[in-house]
Order: sequence, then C-alpha cells, then structure tokens
Amino acid sequence: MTPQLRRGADTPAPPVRLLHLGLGNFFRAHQAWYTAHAADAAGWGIAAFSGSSRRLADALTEQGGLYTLVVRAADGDHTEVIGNLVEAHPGDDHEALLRCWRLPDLAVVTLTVTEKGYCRDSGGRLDLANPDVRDDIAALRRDSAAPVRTAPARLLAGLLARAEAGLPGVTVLSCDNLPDNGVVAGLMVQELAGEVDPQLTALVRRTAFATSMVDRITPATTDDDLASVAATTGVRDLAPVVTEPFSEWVISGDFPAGRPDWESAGARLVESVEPFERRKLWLLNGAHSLLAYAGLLKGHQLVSEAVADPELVEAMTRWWDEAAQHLELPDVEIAHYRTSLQTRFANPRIRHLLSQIAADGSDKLPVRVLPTLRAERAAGRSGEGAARVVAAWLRYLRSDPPSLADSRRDAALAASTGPLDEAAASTLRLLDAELASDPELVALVARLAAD
Ligand SMILES: NC(=O)c1ccc[n+]([C@@H]2O[C@H](COP(=O)([O-])OP(=O)(O)OC[C@H]3O[C@@H](n4cnc5c(N)ncnc54)[C@H](O)[C@@H]3O)[C@@H](O)[C@H]2O)c1
Ligand SMILES: O=P(O)(O)OC[C@@H](O)[C@@H](O)[C@H](O)[C@H](O)CO
Repeated sequence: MTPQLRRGADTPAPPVRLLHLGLGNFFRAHQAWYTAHAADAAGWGIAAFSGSSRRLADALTEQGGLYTLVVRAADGDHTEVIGNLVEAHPGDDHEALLRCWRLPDLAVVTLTVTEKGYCRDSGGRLDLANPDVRDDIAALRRDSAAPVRTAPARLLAGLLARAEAGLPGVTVLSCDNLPDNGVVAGLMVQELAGEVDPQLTALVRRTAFATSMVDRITPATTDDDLASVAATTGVRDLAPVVTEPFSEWVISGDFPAGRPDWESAGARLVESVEPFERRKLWLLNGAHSLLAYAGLLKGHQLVSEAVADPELVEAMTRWWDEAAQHLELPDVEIAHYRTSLQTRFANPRIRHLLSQIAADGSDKLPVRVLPTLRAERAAGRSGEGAARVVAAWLRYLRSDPPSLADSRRDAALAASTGPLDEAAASTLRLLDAELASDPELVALVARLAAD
C-alpha cells in the first residue's frame, strides 16, 4: 500500500513565528514556499487557519503540516515537500487562533482571505451592512475573546489578545489581489475597532500593516493531481498543491518583530509596491478577467484554451497596449512581463478554470480595469481596450451564466437586462456612477457588447 506523507524525525518542525489567515492553495504555493526557501527557514514555522472549512486543515494535520508542492512547467513537473507549515486549523477554532496570537515570538501575520474577505463596501469603508461584520462587532463588544468570523475581526481579536497579555506588536502582511492591500487591511481593522470601542483604535494605529504584490498562478487541486503525486513520489498526499514555475513577491512595510529572510528566496523589499501592483493587477488579472468572460462566451474552459484563440489574443493585446500607457515602469520591464505572461497563460499543463476567474466581477473590474478606463477618458481617448472588458462582463451577465458567484449578484444581473444601451449604462453605474454619465462611453460599451 502507498504510504502517507507524515512528518518524521527527518523533518523537524520549526518554531511557530508566523500566523496565516486563509489556508488555501495560493498561500502554500507562495508565502510558505518563500519561507521554506529562505536562508533562515529553520527558525520560521507557520500556523495557518482556513476561513471556516475543516477538510484541508484536517488533512494537513494528519501529515504534520507537510504537503507536496508540484511546480508544473509546460515540459514537466518538479516536486518538493514543504516543511514550514507546522499547524493547520479550521478558521472557527478560535481558541487555537488566540493561542497562536499569544505566542511570545510571533512576528508576522499574513493574509490571503480573498478580495471579499476585507469586508469593504462600495465606498471603500468597512461594510456595516454585512451581517457577519455586525455580529462580530456585537461579539467583541461583549467579550474580546468571543469567537468571530470575519478577517478584520480575527485580526482585531488577535491584536487585543496580544496587548492584554503584554506582548510586543507584530506586522500584518496582506497577500491578496487588491491595491494597497496593507492599507486596506489596516483601515478595516481600524474602523472595526472604532465600532467596538473607540479606545481600541490607538492599538490598531500602533500596529504595522505591510503591503505586498503577489504573483504565482495556482489553480485548485484536482483528483488527477492527487493521483499523479502518488504515482510520481510513491507517497500518498491528501493535500498537494500544483503551481507554475513563475513566482514574484514585492513587499513594502516595517517588521519590528523581525521576519524570515524572504529576499534570500527571491522576494523584493521596496519603498513602494504600487508600480508593481498595477503592472500585475492590470496586465495579468485584467487580462484574466477579459479572457474569462469573453472566453466562456466562446465555449472555452481554460486560460490556456482562451489564449490559443486569435480573436481573444487580439483583444488582450489591445487591452495591454492601453493599460501599459499608464504604468510607471520602464518599457523594457513591461515588455518582458507581457512576454512572460503569454508563456504563463499558454502553459497547457496548468488547468486554470475561466469559471474560477469569472467570479466576483463587480469587486474585480473596479480594481483591474477601471483605473485605465478613467485615465483613457481623461486623456480624451476612447478607452476601447478597457471598455471591451466591461462589455465582455455585460455580455457574460446577459448570457444567464450558471451559478454566477458575485457579492452583488442580484444587482449585477438586474443591471445587465433590457435594451443594450440601457444595460450598458446600468452596468457602468454599478461599477462607477461617474463613468455611467459619459454618453460616448455608454455607447461604446453597448456597441462592443453587441459585436
Ligand atoms: N490562486 C492564485 O493563483 C492566487 C494568486 C495571487 C493571489 N491570490 C490571492 O489569494 C487568495 C486565495 O486564493 P487561493 O487560491 O488560495 O484560494 P483557496 O480557495 O484555495 O483558499 C482561500 C482560503 O481563504 C479562506 N477564505 C475565503 N474567504 C474568506 C474570508 N472571507 N475570510 C477569511 N478567510 C477566507 C478560505 O477558507 C480558504 O482557506 C485570492 O483570492 C487572491 O487574493 C491567489
Ligand atoms: O479569483 P481571482 O481572479 O482573484 O484569482 C484567480 C486568478 O486570476 C489569480 O489568482 C491569478 O492566478 C493570480 O493573481 C496570479 O498571481
């Protein structure tokens, strides 16, 4: 029988000094990989918590936190076992969470809780209409150690637990796909603290929130992946992760309690993440959104299939040309990134589902596409490359997509119905009221959606 992956005497567990919220595939392919490849990896163990599900946490616990990372290139796989994850818990194990927050040597808390996990409203403030946010405020007012569900509340509860125990501060480092992610995390926790007890805001102000741009395409694991890992390694792993060879991490912020030597594994520490973040969110994630909506409408399922379609490549190239004009990086760096994206997207062995990327367009397009659209209109140009992404989303919404996942699902579906010119105006209004008051743009989106 195939033996199961287990931690043994040959894989000693490093001491936990890092805490992660959002135990999923990406964190294990990225932040945990950088930690395992840092020169001082032996000093940095990680305790990670899922949102609420048990399955992955239980599987990893059986394996002492070990898992196989499969780096999947177009011409073959490289596998390695990552040893720095030493505790895995379901997110609702609040007792374990507070215990980890109270570890005296804890230094950094990393986050991959998805864009939605920050609980922002459309104006960028803490969403006080969100019932989970309201429940968490009530719980923390009652008892600072009461179980809470949202990421901002889990951060605030942890900061309070540390402060009450007289322990030094830590850095909260966001690794989600949204601009200024550290600033956003800090703002949400600050606003939450203000709702629970205004005196708590001083504690949040003293906390370091760091921002980072993260990049490594990491799809969901399939049953075939489990079988191929067992066949290749001779060991049964209940929770392997498949990722691409490319990886990038650009970080900005203070780490008063220390951090792993992530630079020795290739991370970059910079003054400002913004230029890198824009390059990645606009060129990679913006193109992903375009390929997802336009590709699904043409019957494609995977990113690699969509980029084999000349019509979609033409649309992506026009989007890139337009977005690139507003990036503040040397042309050669942008050209290099575009070339590498073409190779990455075309990797036929990475099964990246367009349906996964298509979720949550109302949260994603404002970040990935609208900055370019606004800049183009302000420069007196049509913004056709960006408008085509909005038009693709509109057409996708009008196609009655099966099980559409979007935090503003009902509003998005309602906006997209009716005559195209009205639907174009309503859909733009849902994303940004000012853009909807631009009649030329509304007409352009309606025309592109009709094509
Ligand atoms: N997968 C990638 O290629 C990739 C690349 C770059 C960045 N990211 C970022 O990482 C995030 C997670 O991606 P993944 O591939 O690991 O997804 P995943 O589905 O494998 O894991 C997501 C984890 O986050 C938790 N989670 C979800 N919503 C939450 C919430 N509201 N509050 C707290 N925890 C929550 C889930 O329980 C799960 O543990 C993405 O949303 C994105 O921001 C992913
Ligand atoms: O759900 P999304 O679109 O935020 O994420 C899916 C992918 O587009 C995204 O995670 C990319 O793989 C990633 O951003 C690459 O670094």
